[in-house]
Amino acid sequence: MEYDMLEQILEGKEKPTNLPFALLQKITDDFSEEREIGQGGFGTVYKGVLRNRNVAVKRIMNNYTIDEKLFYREVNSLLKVNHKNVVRFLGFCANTEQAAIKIEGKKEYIYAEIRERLLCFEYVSNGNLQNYIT
Ligand SMILES: Nc1ncnc2c1ncn2[C@@H]1O[C@H](COP(=O)(O)OP(=O)(O)OP(=O)(O)O)[C@@H](O)[C@H]1O
Repeated sequence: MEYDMLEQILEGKEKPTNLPFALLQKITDDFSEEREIGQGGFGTVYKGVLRNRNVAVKRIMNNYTIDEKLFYREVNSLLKVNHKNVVRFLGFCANTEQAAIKIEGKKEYIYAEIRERLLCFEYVSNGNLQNYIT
């Protein structure tokens, strides 16, 4: 079952790692509005639903200004952090696809790069989040 890898990380049996884009897409119901739990400076946070637990999926705003160096620097420091007061980092996803786009009246296709950069954390409900910061 594809949820297994994320559940194993949540249970602490596996270390945070790169996660398949398809998995994050599936557990957030394709990043649906109903699953939105917040907006941050760098993107939108969605609730990801596993079999009996939830996770938070942060989708970095999708445009060409995504700073690759900054993203990997953040992933790097998140991978190193392991502190009980910090919301646990579960994994990341860096997915780049080429989309072929047909332009009216032109013979050739043009190719657009679609970059997805995501971070996954353990889900903290509002009540708990309050406890973390007070
Ligand atoms: N792990 C989580 N569990 C549950 N909700 C979360 C979690 N992380 C973020 N959220 C929700 O999403 C909102 C935005 O979070 P996010 O970290 O993106 O924003 P931020 O605190 O403004 O930070 P930044 O400026 O770095 O983007 C939060 O206010 C919270 O409601």
